[in-house]
Amino acid sequence: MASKFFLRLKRLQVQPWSTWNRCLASGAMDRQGVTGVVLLSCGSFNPITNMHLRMFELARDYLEDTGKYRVVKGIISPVGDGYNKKGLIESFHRIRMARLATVTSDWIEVDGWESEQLDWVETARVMRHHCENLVSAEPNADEVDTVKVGRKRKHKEMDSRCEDLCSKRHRADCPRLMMLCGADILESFAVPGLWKQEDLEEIASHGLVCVTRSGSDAEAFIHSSDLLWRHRHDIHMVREWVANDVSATQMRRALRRGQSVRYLLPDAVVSYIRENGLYTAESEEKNSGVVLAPLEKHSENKSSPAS
Ligand SMILES: Nc1ncnc2c1ncn2[C@@H]1O[C@H](COP(=O)(O)OP(=O)(O)OP(=O)(O)O)[C@@H](O)[C@H]1O
Ligand SMILES: NC(=O)c1ccc[n+]([C@@H]2O[C@H](COP(=O)(O)O)[C@@H](O)[C@H]2O)c1
Ligand SMILES: [Zn+2]
Repeated sequence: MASKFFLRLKRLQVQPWSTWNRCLASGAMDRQGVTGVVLLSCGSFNPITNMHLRMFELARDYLEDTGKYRVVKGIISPVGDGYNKKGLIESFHRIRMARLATVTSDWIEVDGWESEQLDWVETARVMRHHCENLVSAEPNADEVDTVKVGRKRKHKEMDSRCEDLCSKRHRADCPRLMMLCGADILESFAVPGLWKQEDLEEIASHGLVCVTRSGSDAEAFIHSSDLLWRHRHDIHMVREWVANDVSATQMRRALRRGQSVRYLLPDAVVSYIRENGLYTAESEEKNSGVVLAPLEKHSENKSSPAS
């Protein structure tokens, strides 16, 4: 039974004693009203910047300071090449840079599942995948009663919404998965054809942690959106007091102009970019004129954006 548990941890590349101890602790602390949380951030990470890493630290400090949450893990999920965003270099390189950037973190990891899929995957589906991983990696999974096993099997069989399973039934003994993003992503919810209404409902019901970003007014946006307003208690706004407007777009611009990006990206990432000759005028033209995958995929879907 114990070996099965460790095999499962190994498959998930989870560190048993660092991460799961925190997770188990959060389970124990649940009786005191503390919920374990796993933060998932989806994006291009083209390339990963110090601000992406800061976003995780800010979110953990914020959530834990409430006294209600214990953040047990952070997951970076770089988008697949099929996203078709202009200037998006191969996920092989983006994943390797993200792994180099997180070597020094004992709680943030990089997950390649999303980028390994043949086509671009909706963020709600990525959340569902990680939610399933969390449920099946429960430390006491072998000891659950048959009702729970039945529920789990049902969940495995259905390719449908999982907010019930993850945010209600399992909250006591399974960490809660929350999406971590910058305010610009929240605002993108209103772009026609970009997000499906039901996906936004699903993401918001998991819980969202949103870090402020200059140029975006997330609070005003939540106020203006009926959908987000309904979920306002599950949306955590994290104020970044040390303003840091680093963006990957600015990094790519500086790199193709031969300017230094040192201290804005982790040193190991700067070296990797230099060694592999990444981010050139040519790579920035990649996918030029190609429609972004979600717009393409949802073009015939008439569902309205967050309103
Ligand atoms: N400076 C920042 N402040 C707050 N959030 C950020 C910041 N930079 C990136 N993020 C967030 O990190 C996640 C991944 O973002 P992404 O990979 O698109 O980086 P980016 O810097 O916005 O890149 P690009 O300029 O290519 O769009 C998103 O949720 C984004 O909002
Ligand atoms: N409908 C959707 O699920 C949807 C739409 C647009 C972007 N996204 C995701 O948001 C992230 C945005 O990243 P960028 O800001 O780098 O474009 C990506 O991970 C992308 O897959 C999801
Ligand atoms: Zn972005």
